[in-house]
Amino acid sequence: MTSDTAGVAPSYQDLQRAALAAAEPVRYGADAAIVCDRLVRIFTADRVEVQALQGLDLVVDRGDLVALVGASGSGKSTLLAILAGLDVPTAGSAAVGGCDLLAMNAGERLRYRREVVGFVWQQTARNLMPFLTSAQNIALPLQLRGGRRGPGAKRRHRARVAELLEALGIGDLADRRPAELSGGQQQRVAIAVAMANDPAVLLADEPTGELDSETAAGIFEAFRTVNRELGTTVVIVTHDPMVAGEVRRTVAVRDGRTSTEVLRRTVTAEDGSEQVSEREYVVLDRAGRVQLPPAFLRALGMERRVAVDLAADHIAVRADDTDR
Ligand SMILES: Nc1ncnc2c1ncn2[C@@H]1O[C@H](COP(=O)(O)OP(=O)(O)OP(=O)(O)O)[C@@H](O)[C@H]1O
Repeated sequence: MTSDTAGVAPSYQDLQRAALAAAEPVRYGADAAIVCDRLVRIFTADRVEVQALQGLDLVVDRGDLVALVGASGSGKSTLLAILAGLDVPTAGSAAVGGCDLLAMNAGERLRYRREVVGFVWQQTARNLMPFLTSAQNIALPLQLRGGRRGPGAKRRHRARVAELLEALGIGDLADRRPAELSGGQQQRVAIAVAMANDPAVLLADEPTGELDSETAAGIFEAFRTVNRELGTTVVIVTHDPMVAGEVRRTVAVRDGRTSTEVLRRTVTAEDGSEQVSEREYVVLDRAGRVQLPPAFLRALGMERRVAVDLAADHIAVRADDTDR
C-alpha cells in the first residue's frame, strides 16, 4: 500500500490493532463493583425445586448506593447471600470488587468475606459480639484480617476504630457493650464493624427492619454517610417504603429477576430551585428482554404476543390485533 498522506494513512499494524480491538468482546460491566450475569439459584427442599433466582442481571457501579426492593420471596435475600459469599449460585456468573464468586476456594472465600465485603444483618444482636464494647467489636475484623502484623498494627487499628466511630457519630458509645445500646445505636456500630476492613461493597439485609421509622431514617443517613464520605458502594435490601426517597437508585426484584428501576436525581429549575426528579425504568437484559409492568399489560389487554415497531426515537409495543 502506498501512502501520499504520510502520518495520516494507517499502517498495516494500525489496521491489525483496530481489527483485534473490534473483535475483542466488551466485558459486561467491566469496571463495576458488582456484576451479576444470568444468575440462577435453585433450592431443592423435599424433592421440590424452587428457582429463587431465574437469570438475574445486575450491574452496580463503584460508589453507587442502591436499594433492592421486591415482594416477599422474590429472591432478594438469596441474591444478597450470594454477593456476601455465604451461598453459591447454581449457574450464571457473579463478581464483586473483581472477585469471581464462582471460582473461589474455601480460603479465598473466607478472605473475601473478611476483606472485600461488609455485611449488616436485620437482627441487631447478630451483628455484634455481646461481650465486647463498640470499639472492641469494630477492632475485631481488623485483628482477624490476615497479613503482616508489624509493630504499628495496634496503632493503625486504634486510628481506624476512631475514624469509624467519628464518621458514624458514635464516639461517645465506644466503651459500651451492645446491651447498653439502643437498636439504632447497635446498627450504627454494626455498620462501623462491617466497614472496618474498608470493603469494596457494603451489603445490608433489612437493616432497619427492627427499628421505628425515625430511627430507620437515621440509619439510612448513616449508610449515605459511608457511601459519600468513605466512597463505599452500598447495597441495601429493604421493605421500607421510605427508602425510595433516600437513595439514588432503587432496583425492584420480581420472580428472581431484576424487573424495574427508579432513578432519582436532583435537577436545578430555571428559577434556581432544586427539585428531585424521579423516573421509573424497566430493566433491559442482555438478551434484549424487558419485563413490562403487569398493570400496563392489563390496561391494554396485552397477553402472549405483542407487535413491536421501530420508530426514529422509540420502540412502540402494541396489542396483537391480527384476529380483530
Ligand atoms: N434454603 C432454602 N431452601 C429452599 N428454598 C429456599 C431457601 N432459601 C430461599 N428459598 C426460597 O427461594 C425463594 C426466594 O427467597 P428469598 O428469601 O431470597 O426471598 P426474599 O425476596 O428475600 O423474601 P423476604 O422479603 O420475605 O425476605 C422463596 O421462594 C424461598 O422460599
